[in-house]
Amino acid sequence: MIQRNLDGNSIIIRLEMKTKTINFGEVASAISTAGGDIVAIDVISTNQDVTVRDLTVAITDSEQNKRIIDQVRKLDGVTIINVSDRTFLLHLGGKIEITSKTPINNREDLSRVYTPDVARICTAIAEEPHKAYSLTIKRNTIAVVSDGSAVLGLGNIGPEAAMPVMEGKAMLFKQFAGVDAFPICLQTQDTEEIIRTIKAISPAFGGINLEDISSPRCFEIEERLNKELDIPVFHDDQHGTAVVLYAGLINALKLAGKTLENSKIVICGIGAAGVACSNILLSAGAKRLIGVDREGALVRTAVYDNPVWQSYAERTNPELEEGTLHEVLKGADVFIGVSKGNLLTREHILTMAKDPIVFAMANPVPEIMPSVIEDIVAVAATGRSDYPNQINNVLCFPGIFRAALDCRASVINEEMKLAAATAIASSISDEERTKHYIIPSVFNDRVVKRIRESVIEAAIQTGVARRFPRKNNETTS
Ligand SMILES: NC(=O)C1=CN([C@@H]2O[C@H](COP(=O)(O)OP(=O)(O)OC[C@H]3O[C@@H](n4cnc5c(N)ncnc54)[C@H](O)[C@@H]3O)[C@@H](O)[C@H]2O)C=CC1
Ligand SMILES: CC(=O)C(=O)O
Ligand SMILES: [Mg+2]
Repeated sequence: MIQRNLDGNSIIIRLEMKTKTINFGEVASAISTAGGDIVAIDVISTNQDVTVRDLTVAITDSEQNKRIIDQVRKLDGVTIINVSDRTFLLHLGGKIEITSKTPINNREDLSRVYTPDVARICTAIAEEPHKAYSLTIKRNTIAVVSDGSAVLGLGNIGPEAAMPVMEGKAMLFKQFAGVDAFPICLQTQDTEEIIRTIKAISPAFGGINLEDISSPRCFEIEERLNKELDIPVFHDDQHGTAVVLYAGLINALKLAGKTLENSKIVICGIGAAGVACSNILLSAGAKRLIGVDREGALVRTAVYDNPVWQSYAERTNPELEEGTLHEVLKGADVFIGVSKGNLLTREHILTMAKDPIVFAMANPVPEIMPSVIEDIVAVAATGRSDYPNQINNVLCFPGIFRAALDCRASVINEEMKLAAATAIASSISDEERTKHYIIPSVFNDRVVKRIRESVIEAAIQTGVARRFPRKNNETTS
């Protein structure tokens, strides 16, 4: 039997019943006794001896699921073949596919899309390489590249296991911004090999979105690729996260009546996301910022093997606070978690300053659940889709790449990131802003448009745009 990790509120049990030993009523009764509610029955196959059925059973939690399976397993003449849930079913065969823009119905079509006519297109591009933008998928296509080394908060789970996240990112690019994205997971975690591989595949793409590559390798990979390629390379976990975090914090501070300059901000997890979130806040004016990792607060009097941490410590923690996360959190106005789930309790949050802001952004399990602290904070946010105030890079990466592709930006620079953050924050008006609404929903279709306009403007102002799109997406060049 394949037993999978179950979530969602219904499961599908595929079972084989020996028809001479047991009847379906006994199975239904066992499920009902265990608290399950059968909402659909499908007969998959049947013969004189056995029947295979799929039973869809509504459940309330994973404990109940276990009880149901245990009850069914006890029945004589029943074998459970598989238990699945809606999430697993949705992933069967992957989540995306390639479709053609034009059908091939006859020999003439065939000659055009393929040989011999396609050769004229190839020759045109060979003579003028920039035509790859107009005559291939390059202008609307990016690669989402991971090495599987820091997948969500799951850690180094490898390239195959990273694929569902990268497919998901590709879906989000398409749905929210019309960008075609290829998930590419590499069988190497060697910095030089990753750089070489991405450079080698780059001709097909108008941009590279690096995803879930662990720190500190991610910093060098992104920096080198941005120098060596003429298309934008953007590490989403760094900059996508930082942009959305800053946008959310602008609104949360307003609500709590605090300022960035005066707030004591503790960031936990000084990896890819933590370093970039810190950088954007420092450049926006934060002064009292303290970074904390596994060993406690980063402080400039210490010596770190990781050069990124050394430089980080030089620029932060002006009062040289030392100690564990729980120690430095005392009196803090803002907590930003981009580390690991379940690091904090309600008691820890009670030691923070009055009206604290808690952004617990580790995925899939946040540093603390908002439900535990709802009544004692000014604002709580997570990276999850199932709570209000989702601070997640999904609000940024579709729109920022839409803009970068449309204006054919050579890079995504700091000005473009700040423009994206301001566009997101200003999507919520003063009247609309509440404790549960500091950041727009990803389903708010004005957000991508606002990001696109602001980011294109910033790209033009900073001289990195190589094309000048009109507002309605047409171009003048
Ligand atoms: N909400 C969002 O949009 C995003 C959330 N994240 C989440 O943030 C977390 C970190 O992601 P990355 O920065 O990409 O990974 P990373 O691997 O680059 O950095 C994680 C850092 O957290 C530190 N850490 C781990 N356990 C810790 C502990 N108990 N106490 C203090 N520090 C600890 C690690 O030492 C490391 O420096 C993940 O859970 C990820 O899902 C990351 C990107 C976006
Ligand atoms: C959201 C995201 O990119 C992450 O958790 O890694
Ligand atoms: Mg990520």
